[in-house]
Amino acid sequence: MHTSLSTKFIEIQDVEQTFKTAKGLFPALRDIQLNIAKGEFVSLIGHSGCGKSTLLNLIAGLTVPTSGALLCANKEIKGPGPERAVVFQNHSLLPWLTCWGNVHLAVERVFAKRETKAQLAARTDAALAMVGLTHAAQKRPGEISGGMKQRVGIARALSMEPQVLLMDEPFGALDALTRAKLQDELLEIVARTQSTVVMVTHDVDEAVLLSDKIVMLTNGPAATIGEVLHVELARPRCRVELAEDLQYQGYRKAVIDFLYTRQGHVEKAA
Ligand SMILES: Nc1ncnc2c1ncn2[C@@H]1O[C@H](COP(=O)(O)OP(=O)(O)OP(=O)(O)O)[C@@H](O)[C@H]1O
Repeated sequence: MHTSLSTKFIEIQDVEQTFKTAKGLFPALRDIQLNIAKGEFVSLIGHSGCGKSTLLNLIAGLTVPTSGALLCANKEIKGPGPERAVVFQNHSLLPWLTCWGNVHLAVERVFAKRETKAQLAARTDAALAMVGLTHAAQKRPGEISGGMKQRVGIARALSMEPQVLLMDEPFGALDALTRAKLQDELLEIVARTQSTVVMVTHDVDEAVLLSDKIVMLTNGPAATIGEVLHVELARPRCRVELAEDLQYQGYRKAVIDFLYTRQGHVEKAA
């Protein structure tokens, strides 16, 4: 593990999460230790039900840990905040607002106190332009495709200028081609904005293509971090070139070995 200060933008220390259920206490996560550097792209991967979303929700501040601590920029994470924007799999847009309106709502929440109406509108326009959706600004979610909805979700998150972008299987519900296109767009956006990203995924290729670090979780209950893989492929990354790259294939194999050999079978991964 690295030791310099910059590697500790998000700190997860001795985190344990136990849920109260009708059948008693359920230990979801135990002994989670993880540092994430500013500007780092981290994927959380593991079999279905191991606790990936639980860990992401803890970083988002949507849940509090049973024990241990989470810090962002040296401050304890005590609840959700605009510096940690979340993109969910099902894009969670408000159906009665246009794409523009959905993004603008987030912009207002963060910047309304300090900026003029024109500045807020410019921010909204810029976020939609960043994901290539200027042409669909006045459409409602029901009038656009799944991939476009997911782009609006990403625009909404980015419009808040978050320090951290948290993504829970952001491309999970999309067809393979749309998914690839959005992954490439995300690579470009993250390179431009230097965002810190934590992304939950089931997809081995997605994890290797996008990440600096792949955090592999063991199977639950009481899941923990089994292994952290540092992906040192040069950026910008091109999926077509990487398909034949031996280093890429090595990373891919390491994740597959972890998931299928060391953590056994489970239906949903890769
Ligand atoms: N609020 C809750 N109450 C009780 N149990 C919960 C709660 N949230 C999650 N769990 C349990 O904790 C475990 C981890 O769930 P989580 O959703 O984090 O897994 P996951 O790795 O994200 O799964 P998937 O890949 O299928 O989305 C599961 O067994 C789940 O049933």
